[in-house]
Amino acid sequence: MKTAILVTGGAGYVGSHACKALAAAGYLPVVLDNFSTGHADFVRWGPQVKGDIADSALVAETITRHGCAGVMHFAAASLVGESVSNPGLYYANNVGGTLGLLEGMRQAGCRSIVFSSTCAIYGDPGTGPITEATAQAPISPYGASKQMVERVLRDFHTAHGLNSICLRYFNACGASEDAEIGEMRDPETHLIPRAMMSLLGRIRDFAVHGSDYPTADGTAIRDYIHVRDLAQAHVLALGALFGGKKLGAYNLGSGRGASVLEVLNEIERVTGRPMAKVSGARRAGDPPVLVADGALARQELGFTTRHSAMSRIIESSWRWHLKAHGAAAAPQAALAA
Ligand SMILES: O=c1ccn([C@@H]2O[C@H](COP(=O)(O)OP(=O)(O)O[C@H]3O[C@H](CO)[C@H](O)[C@H](O)[C@H]3O)[C@@H](O)[C@H]2O)c(=O)[nH]1
Repeated sequence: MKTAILVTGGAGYVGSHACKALAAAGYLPVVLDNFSTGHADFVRWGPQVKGDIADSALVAETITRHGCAGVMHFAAASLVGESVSNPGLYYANNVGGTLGLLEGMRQAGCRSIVFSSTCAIYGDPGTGPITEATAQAPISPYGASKQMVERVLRDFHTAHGLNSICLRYFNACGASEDAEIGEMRDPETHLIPRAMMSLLGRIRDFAVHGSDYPTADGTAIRDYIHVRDLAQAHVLALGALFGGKKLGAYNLGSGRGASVLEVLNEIERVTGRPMAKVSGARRAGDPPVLVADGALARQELGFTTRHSAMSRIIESSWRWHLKAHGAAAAPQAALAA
């Protein structure tokens, strides 16, 4: 019989890719999702339960019914800008909701969790590669909420013997090779999907957020990691917990920075379509440079990126967007008129 794993937020972007990777590794992913932002048709590799992570009784019952040996926890509100305007939502969902989940795990006797954390816990740490020891100073309620959960997990380890690994993602992007699942949000705020939606005539207001950063071309630099690599890191982290690891926190990035203009140039090359690179104002809360030092995940989890070359990210993402939006697309030129 396959080992069942509870996947909160398994109907979302990273969560659904983790389910696909879990299934490929021989596990049975059991999705718990309230479908506030997730998609029912992204749940393809195991059963789904509709409900909230804050509902400890439901969590305990689901873990017990399916015999879940561990948890991957993705369910969260995850937009930096929205967290600044609506912090209560972020602390309630991300911190309060997680407390409900952990209580349910305790009731059911489940002791292993892989937590979806973020590089936003570091705030604006300067231009060098970010290690796990880099000082944490989140500048958004989103980052602060994730940092708080990391602290909660350490305290639950001390008090209750709960074992956890926190995975601090840099910029998740790309889609499954078969274009089965990919990025689909409403509203969409992320660079690559917005650029592609603009090419497909789905949005009219695409702009480069800031061209006056202290970088070589003036645009912000990020570390883009393919969602398939992220998903694989979760499977490795789960295996480490099952192998006896008790606590850990790892940066997950490609270790390479790309500026907004470099990403847009690659999109033009892959799609063969010119982008209108309109310059806009900086977006509040965006630091100039965020690039991971991935050495610790490599040493301790055996994690290396295999799909995170920018060309592969853009190719897979474009296939997904053509499938998701292409048929209904209006030519960009018509919209510009
Ligand atoms: O239409 C757009 C959208 C984005 N950008 C720029 O592109 C870069 C990447 O932006 P994304 O929105 O794609 O990603 P973020 O770096 O803002 O977000 C990522 O990093 C955050 C922490 O900083 C959180 O972890 C978040 O969940 C994660 O997606 C930024 O410089 C942004 O300003 C544009 O120029 N135009």
